[in-house]
Amino acid sequence: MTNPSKGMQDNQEQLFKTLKLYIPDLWSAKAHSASFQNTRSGYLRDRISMLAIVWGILIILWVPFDLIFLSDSQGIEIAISRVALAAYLFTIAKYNNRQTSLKKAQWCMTLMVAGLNLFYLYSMQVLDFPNGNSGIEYGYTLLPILHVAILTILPVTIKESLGLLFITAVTQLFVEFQADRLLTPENLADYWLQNVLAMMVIWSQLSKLYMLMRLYRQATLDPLTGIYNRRMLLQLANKSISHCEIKGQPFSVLIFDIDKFKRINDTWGHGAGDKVLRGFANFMQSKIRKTDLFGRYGGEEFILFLPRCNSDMAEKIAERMLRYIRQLDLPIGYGETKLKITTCIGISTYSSGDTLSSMIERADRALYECKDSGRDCSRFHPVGFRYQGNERRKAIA
Ligand SMILES: Nc1nc2c(ncn2[C@@H]2O[C@H](COP(=O)(O)OP(=O)(O)OP(=O)(O)O)[C@@H](O)[C@H]2O)c(=O)[nH]1
Repeated sequence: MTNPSKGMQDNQEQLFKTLKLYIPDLWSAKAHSASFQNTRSGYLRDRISMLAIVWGILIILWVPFDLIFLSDSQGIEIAISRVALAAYLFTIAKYNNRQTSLKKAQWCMTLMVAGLNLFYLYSMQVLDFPNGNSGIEYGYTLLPILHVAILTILPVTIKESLGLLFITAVTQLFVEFQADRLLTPENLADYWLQNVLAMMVIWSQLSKLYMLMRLYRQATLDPLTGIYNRRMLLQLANKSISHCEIKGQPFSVLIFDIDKFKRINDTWGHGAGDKVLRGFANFMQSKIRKTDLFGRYGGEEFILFLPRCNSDMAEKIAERMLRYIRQLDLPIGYGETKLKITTCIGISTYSSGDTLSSMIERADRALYECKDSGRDCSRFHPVGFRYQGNERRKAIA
């Protein structure tokens, strides 16, 4: 029989964990990993460009109405500013398409919202800050509502969202003040509506961001340990190696394999084995630099990529890691029982003409030399070195 209160407690714990994981991510882009920032900036870029183009076209389509319904001089002035706004939005779309960084996408987004608000401000000035809530001018006073509504399309963080809404709110309050209708009952009703709309917009934006993050996590992280999965690890390593190659910096690879791991599974069960893998991954993450890349290569094998690290440094790091790992006590979920583990570490370092695949292959052979030498040690294999012991397999990178 399952215990319902235990089930509820598990659910609460799960919810608490999810909130703890996602709230910082939903609040600010600073909490995001560099690779997620990169993915989101691509996603944002596409939407900003599309929005700027669609809005640019829609804004021009309204020109005949300006000319028909407004007085001659007002109609012409607003029509010209519409064309200018459309040109500005098309320029943003073009510039934004060429950018890759998240910062630039955020700038384009801010410039777009600022442009829309400037247009609103200018239209109100041309219309002499209309005071009534009827007549053709009333349609123009609704622009901020439209500006808020179009933001639903963007998967932005709470901080970014509040920034964009702030620009719109300040512009609108300034206009209301100029029109001498800051606190009229009609306006208070409008503010109320806009706040409800703004909340729905933030909700929708956060749902998009949350979904994007979930899918990204599922596609790039190993579900058991929460560190990079093999695909993501190799993708990031490839980028990092090209970067080091261009800058003439060294690059090293360390493959870790937990010794006699099968015995842990056979003795304590797979659940305990999983806890050991999780504990090991957490521990390793606490020991590496921000620029290092660590992930699960498969089973009980993990890889640490070390940009800007030559063979001497890599060997020293491997020896230090071996020492740390020997001191580790990993809980396995059976009361106070904790297990000790040891690892083998195969090392290789980039040489001209190397590929990620060839480096991993050398590190993998070095790893198997460790296995043949009694385990709990590290080995470095330079280019051209051929280990004569048991050949096991070719690493496929
Ligand atoms: N619990 C658990 N076990 C896994 C997981 N992935 C792979 N394994 C197990 O890891 C074990 C690896 O066994 P081997 O390849 O023989 O390696 P080993 O026992 O560490 O032996 P050496 O590497 O030679 O020291 C197998 O029993 C796999 O079933 C996992 O996600 N969770």
